Amino acid sequence: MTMKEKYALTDEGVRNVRLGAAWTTVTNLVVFAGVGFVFAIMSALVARLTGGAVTLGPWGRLGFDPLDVPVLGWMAVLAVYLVMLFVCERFQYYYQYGVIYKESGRQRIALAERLRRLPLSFFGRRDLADLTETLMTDVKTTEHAYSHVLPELYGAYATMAIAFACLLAFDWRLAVASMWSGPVALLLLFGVRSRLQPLMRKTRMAGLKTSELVQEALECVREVRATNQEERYLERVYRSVDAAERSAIRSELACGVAVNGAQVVLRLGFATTLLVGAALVLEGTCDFLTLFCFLLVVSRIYAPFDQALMLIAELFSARTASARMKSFFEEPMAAGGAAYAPNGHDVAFEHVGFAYEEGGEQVLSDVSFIAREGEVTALVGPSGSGKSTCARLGCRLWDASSGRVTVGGVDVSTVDPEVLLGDFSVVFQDVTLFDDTVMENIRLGRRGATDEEVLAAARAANCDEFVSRMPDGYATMIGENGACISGGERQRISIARALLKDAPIVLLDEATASLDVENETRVQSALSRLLAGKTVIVIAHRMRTVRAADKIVVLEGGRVAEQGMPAELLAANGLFARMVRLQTESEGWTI
Ligand SMILES: Nc1ncnc2c1ncn2[C@@H]1O[C@H](COP(=O)(O)OP(=O)(O)OP(=O)(O)O)[C@@H](O)[C@H]1O
Repeated sequence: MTMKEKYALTDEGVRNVRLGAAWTTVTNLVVFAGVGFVFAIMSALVARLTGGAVTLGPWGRLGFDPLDVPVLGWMAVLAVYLVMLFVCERFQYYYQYGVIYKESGRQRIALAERLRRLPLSFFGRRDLADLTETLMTDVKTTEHAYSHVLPELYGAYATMAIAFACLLAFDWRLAVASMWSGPVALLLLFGVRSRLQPLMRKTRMAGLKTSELVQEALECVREVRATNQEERYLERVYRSVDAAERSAIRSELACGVAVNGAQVVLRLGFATTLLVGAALVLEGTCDFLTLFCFLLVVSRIYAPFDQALMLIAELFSARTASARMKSFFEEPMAAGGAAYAPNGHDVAFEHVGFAYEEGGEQVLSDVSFIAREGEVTALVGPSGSGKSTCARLGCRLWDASSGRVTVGGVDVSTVDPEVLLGDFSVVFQDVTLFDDTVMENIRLGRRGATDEEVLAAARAANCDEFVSRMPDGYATMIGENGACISGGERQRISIARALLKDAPIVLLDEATASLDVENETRVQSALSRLLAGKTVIVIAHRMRTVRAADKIVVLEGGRVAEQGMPAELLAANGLFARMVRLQTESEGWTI
């Protein structure tokens, strides 16, 4: 697998990790060069103090006595060395830490862009907490791995290889005695990886489950309190936290044992250098200063590797995170081209079948009807009969499993969902509001609309009445998902958005359900302005709302039970007539 695939990096990210590793290697080598200076002075000193009994070691072979260099000369060398070290560390820092935030920024944007284009079926399968964790925690985990682990690790590999080659030139026996432990420590760690990764994945999933539970508790706090379920809910959260803690301890212990084991093996290299070196010195085949040089280098060379070993465990867990991120990119996107030239805006369902999950329960079967331009088509039927599902397929929030949905004769599955949605104004049952001002929440209907246009739409949707009671009018922040706004007010904001968009096809899902009678009348008049001349599909339970429709499609169990004009259906005395009768009776009820 390439680095790009393994760590879900972009091309630029791979380039930066490589540069980071290169500068880490150069910095490590410059640091070793410092050890070389110490060795040079020390060896010359020992040679002088022992009256030449101990030779100059490798320097001697080069015929160079470092103590012959004047102090000022050494000071100059030191100054140049410090400048070199500074420059190397600056580049290492830049490529290791500086550019990485751009990479994780790019990743977050790529993920968000992907999410935007994924079909809604994907969101049905993935939990919200799970998606948030990937966008936030997984990106952060990989960000840390890219900055702190990858360049360090690859830099350590390269440094060890270069150092080994240099040491081989000095004395191959001591080189082998000192460097064997690096690859063995690595092999050990990678050998246990297949055991560590499942533990890490389990810990990740346990943590995720806890976040899901906490998020659910926060989202459902009203229901939990209303049903007196706090203790039961907390009990579940505690159990989940305990399980996550146990899993984390197990995984940390396993990692700790593996990493410390590898570090101990790495340090054995120092002992073998000393033992082999002592034997060679006593045997007379190696001089003392060469051994001293090896011991100095070995004491330094393990430092970056030691650090890398500690971080490898993090790399293993980053692989889990990058695999989760990669899974986003492997999801098939909602296909479709930008070319879209419908002939009018009739919305036609042709033998449409649909299930929310592949192989799952069939929610719609052989549904065929046409919602004509300039007419109001009402979808009615018992709860769960598939009315909202039809509306979702109409604007391609989901794709039909069989049959096809067309707009103006164009199969919607061939059109880019964003382009298609440009032709739809949608007012859903559950209105989503953003933590922004009322004005901006309405402007969502049409980006770029002027304040005057927004205000006109708001007035037409009867928003003025409640907005004028707000402290800053249309500039009032409405809190997360409009926490301080009532159901009816939310719907009016949603209708204002639809009015502002003024698209040729309008989908109204229970649009006036949360309104009192007075407001409903006002909103209905606003709606009639919105609906004039458009293709309108209304979903409503209340027969009063649909009495004025041009056509009624009655769904039952995901099939079209009957369709036609209201008067025809009443005369046919079928399901629609029964629903009308039942509602008329219930309207007469008193408590
Ligand atoms: N996102 C979803 N994932 C899986 N099943 C779903 C989903 N949304 C709806 N369903 C199922 O599809 C069926 C039809 O639901 P739909 O919301 O279309 O019915 P409806 O007629 O609009 O109901 P209501 O009048 O109660 O809103 C139901 O059995 C419902 O449980």
